[in-house]
Amino acid sequence: MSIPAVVTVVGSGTMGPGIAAVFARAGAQVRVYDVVAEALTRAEQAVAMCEGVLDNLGSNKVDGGSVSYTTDIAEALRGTEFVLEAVPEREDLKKSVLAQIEAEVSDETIIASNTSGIPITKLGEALNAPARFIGMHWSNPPHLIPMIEVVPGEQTSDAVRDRLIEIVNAFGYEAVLEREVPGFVENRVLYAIMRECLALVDEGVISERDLDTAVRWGIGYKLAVVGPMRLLDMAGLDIYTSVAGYLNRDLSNTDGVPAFISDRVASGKLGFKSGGGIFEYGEGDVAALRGEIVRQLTAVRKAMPAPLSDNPV
Ligand SMILES: NC(=O)C1=CN([C@@H]2O[C@H](COP(=O)(O)OP(=O)(O)OC[C@H]3O[C@@H](n4cnc5c(N)ncnc54)[C@H](O)[C@@H]3O)[C@@H](O)[C@H]2O)C=CC1
Ligand SMILES: Cc1ncc(C(=O)O)c(C(=O)O)c1O
Repeated sequence: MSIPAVVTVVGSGTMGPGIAAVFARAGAQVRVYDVVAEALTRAEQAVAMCEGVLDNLGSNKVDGGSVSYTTDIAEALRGTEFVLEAVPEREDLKKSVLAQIEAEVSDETIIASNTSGIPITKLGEALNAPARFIGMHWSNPPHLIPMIEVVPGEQTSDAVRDRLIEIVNAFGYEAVLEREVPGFVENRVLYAIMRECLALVDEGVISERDLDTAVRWGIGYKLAVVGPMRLLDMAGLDIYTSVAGYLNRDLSNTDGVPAFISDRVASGKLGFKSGGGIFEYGEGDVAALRGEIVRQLTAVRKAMPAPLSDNPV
C-alpha cells in the first residue's frame, strides 16, 4: 500500500491543513495552494498544531513527508500525483477550480473533491477526463476522524476507486465506499439529526445546552461504539417497530434552512469563526474550546480499537 509521493491540497481553510498534515505524516510531499496568502499563513500554524495532535495520538510517522505553501497554482500542481480540491461548497466555483486543476496536471493524476455532498457526476462535468475524478469526503477535524467516504461518480474508473481506497487505508483510515447520493451518507445522517435537533430547540421543547447534553451522552457516546445497524439488533427490531410506528410520522420533515439558523447567519453570527452563533464566545473562549474538543476527541480515539483493526462490534 503506497501513498502518492506528491500530493496537492487546493483550498486551505477549515479542512485543508489537517488533510495536508495526514498526507505528510504518511510520507507525502504535500503542496498546499490557496488564492489567499493569509490563508496559507494560518495553514502553516494549523499544520504545526495538527502535527502536535498526531504526535500525541501516537500516529505512525513515515520519513520524507513535508508540507509547502504557495499561491502559484502551476507550482502547486507541477508533477503532482494526487490532488484534493477543498474550496468552498459552491458548485460553480468547484467546477471552475477543477477545470483549472485538470489543465495543469498529467493524464495519470487522480483528482478528488472533498465536497460535503455535491454529486460527483455533476462536478465531473467540468473535466475532460472524469474517469480520473472521485469524491473523497473527510470529516472535520480531518486529522482526528479516521474515516473517509469514497464516492465514485458515474464516470469514475474502477482503478481510481480502488487506488483511493488503497491510499486511505495506507494512512490508517477506514474507507467507506458509497454509491453517490446528494450529501453522501455521513451528511444525510448528520443533517437528519440536525433537522430534528433544531426543530426541538426552536419549538421550545428543550434548551440548546440540554439538547447537546442529551445527544452527546444519550446518542453520541453510544454511537461511537455501536453503529445504528448493530444498535437496532441490540435494542430489538420489535421495539423499533413499535416506536417507529407512532414516532416517525411526528418527526420534523421541514425543508429549507430553519429561521433559527438563517436569522443568525443574516446578522453575521456564524459560530466559532465569528465569535458567536448559537452560543456566544468571549475573548479566548473559542481557542480554549477548540483545544478541549481536540483533547477529548484524542482521548476517545485512544480508548477505542484502532481503525482497520479487528473489532467485534
Ligand atoms: N468545514 C467542514 O466541517 C467540512 C467541510 N467540507 C467541505 O470541504 C470543502 C472546504 O471546506 P472548508 O475548508 O470548510 O472551507 P473554507 O471556506 O474554510 O476554506 C476554503 C478555502 O478555499 C480557498 N479558496 C477559495 N477559492 C479558491 C480557489 N479558486 N482556489 C484555491 N483556493 C480557493 C479560500 O481562500 C479558503 O481558504 C467544502 O467543499 C466543504 O463543504 C467537508 C467536510 C467538513
Ligand atoms: C455541520 C457539518 N456540515 C458538514 C460537514 C461535512 O462533513 O461536510 C460536517 C463535518 O463535521 O464534517 C459538519 O459538522
